[in-house]
Amino acid sequence: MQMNKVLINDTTLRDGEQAAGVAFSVEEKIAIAKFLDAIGVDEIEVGIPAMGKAEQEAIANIVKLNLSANLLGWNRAVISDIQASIACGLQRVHISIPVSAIQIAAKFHGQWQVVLQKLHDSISFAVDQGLFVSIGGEDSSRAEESFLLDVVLAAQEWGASRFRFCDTVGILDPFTTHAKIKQLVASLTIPVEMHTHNDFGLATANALAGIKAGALSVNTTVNGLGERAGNAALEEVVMALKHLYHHDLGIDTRRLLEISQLVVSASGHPVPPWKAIVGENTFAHESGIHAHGVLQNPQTYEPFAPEEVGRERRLVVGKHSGRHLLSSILQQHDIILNHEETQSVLDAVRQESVEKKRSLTPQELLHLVQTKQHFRAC
Ligand SMILES: CC(=O)SCCNC(=O)CCNC(=O)[C@H](O)C(C)(C)COP(=O)(O)OP(=O)(O)OC[C@H]1O[C@@H](n2cnc3c(N)ncnc32)[C@H](O)[C@@H]1OP(=O)(O)O
Ligand SMILES: O=C(O)CCC(=O)C(=O)O
Repeated sequence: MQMNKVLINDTTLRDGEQAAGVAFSVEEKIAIAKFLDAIGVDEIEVGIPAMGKAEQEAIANIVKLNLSANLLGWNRAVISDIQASIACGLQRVHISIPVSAIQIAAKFHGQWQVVLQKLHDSISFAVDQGLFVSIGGEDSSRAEESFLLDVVLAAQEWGASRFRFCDTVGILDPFTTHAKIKQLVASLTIPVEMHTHNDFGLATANALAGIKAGALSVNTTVNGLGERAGNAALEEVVMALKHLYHHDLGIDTRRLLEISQLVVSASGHPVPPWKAIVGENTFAHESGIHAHGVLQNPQTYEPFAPEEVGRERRLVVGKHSGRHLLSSILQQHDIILNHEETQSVLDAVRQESVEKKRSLTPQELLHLVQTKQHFRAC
């Protein structure tokens, strides 16, 4: 199936920063925006102008950079929020409104007419100001489907240019996502955007399911940073679209590791070694059978080449390693062992890895071989 061009609307600077304990400085926000733009991200949700002066200063400074990416400010359905976005120089606003019964009950005493009125007034105000208006259905995944459709059709009628479907608490699976988005896309003339959360580890899968069902843009965050368990990760969505759906978004993927590290440093939150695409272990091979395969042909245990995302392959010796890897590493140091010696070193590697609770550095391995040879000589 031919896929329409999908746009990335990255929200590291908005939902990413909403991760508990994360607070970017103005300089960090600017650096992240510049980097996202430099690697070819289409649109950046730069923040929430209603938050106050510092946020407005950061956003206004990003606007002044004249980046190629479109810039979007996040707003409640509140006119003063939109005025704050305008004051920052933004020409695109996102207006969010809760659409599920549970949210409307908690925030608007169940008065859905009030919700619709606020949405109407804020869209009309923004459209009158000549702004591009995206609207977001907060908690769309738990909304009653016919109510959700009524709200979005009304928003479309009032001048909204895009609808963001939010799986706010991450409760969808890819099959349900596909069904819901397919129906929505068929009922609307404006494009649908995916916003997925990772509470059950399905954010990227659900984003892809939405795209497959016809959504034309997707919210991502670098490293999947975001509220609670986070959002669909930029690096995962981009690489999955490229390799699983053969849909190249034109993003410079060789810099994905660099931007991941920038966000690690700005957020103060490291990614685990096994983090898809950018984690330290994504191209590290220790196990005997894997390393043997990789030494013959890296594609045996790698879905794509590490250089494609700015990483390098690592072969490390540890508890699970086998003879082929060990011999290959030692050969690089002009050490050739016979079968019996290799097995004896392997046994020692296993023991030392368990004691150290990690793989061994090349120096530790060489030291271990030297010690063994010394004992043999004695
Ligand atoms: C799912 C999401 O990620 S939504 C985005 C969440 N992000 C954030 O909350 C981060 C930024 N937020 C903020 O800085 C502040 O919450 C502000 C500036 C927006 C508002 O601050 P405060 O005035 O102190 O209000 P507070 O945050 O306690 O409560 C939220 C208010 O917004 C209202 N509200 C919530 N969502 C919406 C909405 N989409 N449209 C209109 N009003 C809304 C609530 O009903 C509540 O109104 P009330 O003060 O009249 O009772
Ligand atoms: O943009 C919106 O409408 C809400 C976005 C959001 O962060 C969410 O619903 O999780």
